[in-house]
Amino acid sequence: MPNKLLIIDDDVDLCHLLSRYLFKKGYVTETAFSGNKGIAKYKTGDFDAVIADYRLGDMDGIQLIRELKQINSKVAILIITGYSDIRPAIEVTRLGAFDYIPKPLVPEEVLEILKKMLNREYSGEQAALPQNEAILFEQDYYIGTSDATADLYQQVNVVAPTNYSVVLYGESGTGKEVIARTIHQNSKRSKQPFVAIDCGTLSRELAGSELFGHVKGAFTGALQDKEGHFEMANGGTLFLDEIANLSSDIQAILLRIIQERKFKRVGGNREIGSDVRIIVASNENLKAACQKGKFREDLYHRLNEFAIHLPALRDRPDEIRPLATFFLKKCCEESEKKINGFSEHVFAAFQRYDWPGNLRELRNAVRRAVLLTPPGGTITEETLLPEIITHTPVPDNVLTQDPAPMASAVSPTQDLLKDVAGRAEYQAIMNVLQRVNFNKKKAAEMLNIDRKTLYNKLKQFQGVN
Ligand SMILES: Nc1ncnc2c1ncn2[C@@H]1O[C@H](COP(=O)(O)OP(=O)(O)OP(=O)(O)O)[C@@H](O)[C@H]1O
Repeated sequence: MPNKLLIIDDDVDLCHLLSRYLFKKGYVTETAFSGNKGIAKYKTGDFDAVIADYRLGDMDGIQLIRELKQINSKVAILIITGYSDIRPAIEVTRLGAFDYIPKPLVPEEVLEILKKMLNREYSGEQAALPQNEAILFEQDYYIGTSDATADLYQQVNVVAPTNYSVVLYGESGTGKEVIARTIHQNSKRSKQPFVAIDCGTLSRELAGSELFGHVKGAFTGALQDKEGHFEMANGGTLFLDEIANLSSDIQAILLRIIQERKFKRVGGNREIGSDVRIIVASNENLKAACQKGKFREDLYHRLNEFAIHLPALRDRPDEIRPLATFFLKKCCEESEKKINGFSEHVFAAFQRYDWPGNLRELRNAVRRAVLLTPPGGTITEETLLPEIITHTPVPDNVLTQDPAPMASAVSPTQDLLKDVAGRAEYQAIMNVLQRVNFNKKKAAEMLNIDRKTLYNKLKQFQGVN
């Protein structure tokens, strides 16, 4: 049976183009041109996945994900974003979107991510790794050599063999789930399941049933008994991502389970024993959440037997290059394509950029660059998103600078204007280049400039940044 997809985009042309492309690739597609129409359609059809634009006329991607999750907590969603929406897009992966794809769209990229999403039988949470996948585990992730990483893995090695609960702190995409899996793999529980659930995507009504299961008839729609994540993880490790999002009643049940090592399914009377190691992650400080009354202090102390802070990618700049090379190798294997490596300009841009989406964003940037680079070629700046190329780091001294000399200096303002104009020009050139698949001759024709001018402008821009 072909997979059935719902494409939601208020850009009718793009919706049709994508629909036709995916239809040719063997999918059944339906389209909707607004968020509300998409939601209505989703209710009536049995869709395997949704591809939606982040900006819809009547709502944004965050609202769309929330509403689709209310209908089906396991909905598989891929979000398309404009480049200025990358930061909110990073947010949507935390809310439960499988991934985001930046515009301009590269159809092969959509197809590749879509296949991954469907192959994984995406279920709104990460299922336990199959046993044979566990053997590949070591090669699947990069273990760095910087001081920050050495320190991180030293902590992992210390805590993994124990039964301690662990709190992982770190920005989105820093690898909290990867570290949770690593702890599990290196514990006595490694042959038992690792079950991950993102508490940020659980609706208030369904959280209890998802975590603890329910019995038939417990509430409207509970048509049969259902196992919750605690039962699935029995004997193994349960990873609760974005723990601070759990409501106070669920926090109270969680505390009781940790204390008594047993629980009941929603609506059930039978007590079920629970032998689960709990690892949680949060990108807000749980102690501060306790002080704000958002998180139970007694639960915090139970969970906080060991805390690990994952550094942001921008704080370990010496690992950007080896990580990019690691992702390049992985992407080439996946797409069965040979690429020679990165140009030094690309590494320089990677080094300047601040990577708000951390490792996930770097992996996505490399994957896109691989798709846009011809086989046997070298990855150049033209394959990067403008945001990465144009990013100008804020100098450390800006905030501490004396305001008087700042105000009286003329050149910073002039430079800024020059930069804005330069960026707009560069953006226009990039858009055309992408449209013509980086054929510079055609791009120059479309821009009505000669080829030499185009080369000079690209070079000049590289110099400015
Ligand atoms: N050490 C690593 N080597 C290679 N890839 C990694 C590593 N750590 C993380 N990644 C990749 O980065 C992406 C984000 O990782 P992960 O989901 O663990 O981050 P996270 O901090 O849990 O993110 P979020 O807070 O958004 O849930 C994943 O695609 C993962 O495969």
